[in-house]
Amino acid sequence: MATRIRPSSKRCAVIGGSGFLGRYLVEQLLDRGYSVSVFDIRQGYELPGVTFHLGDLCDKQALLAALQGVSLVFHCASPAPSCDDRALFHRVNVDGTRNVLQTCQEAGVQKVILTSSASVVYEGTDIKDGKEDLPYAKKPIDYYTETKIQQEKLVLEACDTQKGFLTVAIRPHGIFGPRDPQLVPILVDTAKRGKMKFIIGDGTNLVDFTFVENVAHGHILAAESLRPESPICGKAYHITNDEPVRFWDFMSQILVGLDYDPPKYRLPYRLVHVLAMLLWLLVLFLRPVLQLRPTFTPMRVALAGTHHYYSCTRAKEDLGYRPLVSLKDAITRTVNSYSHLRRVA
Ligand SMILES: NC(=O)C1=CN([C@@H]2O[C@H](COP(=O)(O)OP(=O)(O)OC[C@H]3O[C@@H](n4cnc5c(N)ncnc54)[C@H](OP(=O)(O)O)[C@@H]3O)[C@@H](O)[C@H]2O)C=CC1
Ligand SMILES: CC(C)CCC[C@@H](C)[C@H]1CC[C@H]2C3=C(CC[C@]12C)[C@@]1(C)CCC(=O)[C@@H](C)[C@@H]1CC3
Repeated sequence: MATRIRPSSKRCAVIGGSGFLGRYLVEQLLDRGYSVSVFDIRQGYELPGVTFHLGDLCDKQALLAALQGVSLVFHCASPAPSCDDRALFHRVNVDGTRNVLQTCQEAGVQKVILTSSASVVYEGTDIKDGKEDLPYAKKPIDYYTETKIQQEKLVLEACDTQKGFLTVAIRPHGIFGPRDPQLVPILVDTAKRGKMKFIIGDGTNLVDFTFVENVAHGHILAAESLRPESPICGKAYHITNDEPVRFWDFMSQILVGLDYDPPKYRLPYRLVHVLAMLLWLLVLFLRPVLQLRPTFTPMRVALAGTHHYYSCTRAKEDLGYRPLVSLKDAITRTVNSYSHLRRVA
């Protein structure tokens, strides 16, 4: 049997560390003097001081090898929300997370920080200044959210102060920033296809968009506050920019910053939502003969036309969290980093 290496408090692993958020976490951890291993299905980059272990988080042996000597684990791996593959979400986010927890316990890991999502309480209707004690969504908006709920429950229920196995969940919302493969590229692509002309609703719905460096910072504060006697054990924390913004103003600022026209024609929310539902029913009806994946879905309409912003008071009080980068600076830095996506005249 292999001998277990004694965990050191400054040795950590980032599962999903090749991804968008994961890489920012790795960079901030290195700056704070941690030694970092990344476990991921792919190697996204090279950085001095980072060891990569490639494998699937559902594979116990591969994960066990990567966790030797590690006392702290950040788990931020997930299939992309857009992939729409129920079986994959369940395998990775639910069964895979169960494997992460068991393997961490076997390897002697003491702390696990999960990247959950604020969407675990969102059902497609308004959430204003939502606190962490809102109930989990009974009707999650998609498979991604359904499995993020199960994942978060597994991780928080595994917290056991007697055994010295401590867990906490961070719930970010609308992560954005340089190197994001989703938000800005999807938005620009939608604008290029001429589909960003309409504002759904009256354009006043507020939403949280959170700069990726603030999200990484929140994770590290949680890790450093997590001790057997601390009140944060087994709890969830919203991490946002603490500056809810009008959804359509945020989208317009990014678009205008990259020389695209902002959406300007208003459509009534209820009408658009009903149309999206009808289209969705048609897609379901045709599914046996025709596989369609429309851009225009009830879930997207809800995201674009409802309030969904969250209180991060609990993170401020328990973790001492404050956003490091303001929304204004975050948008400027993000827009500047995507000069390659700028509209060509
Ligand atoms: N982006 C956002 O706005 C929000 C994200 N979150 C959560 O934050 C976390 C990080 O998101 P983000 O950085 O955007 O996502 P990314 O897709 O950029 O990063 C996730 C990483 O995990 C990897 N991965 C996927 N499946 C496995 C697996 N089975 N085993 C090992 N590695 C795997 C991915 O590889 P590959 O790319 O090849 O799939 C990728 O490198 C996720 O848990 C997400 O649910 C929460 C709220 C908002
Ligand atoms: C998936 C990512 C983490 C975040 C993607 C963010 C945005 C790019 C999307 C969020 C809501 C989306 C949306 C549309 C485009 C892409 C988003 C802005 C539409 C405007 C596309 C055209 C339609 O049919 C509308 C109903 C969509 C409304 C929501």
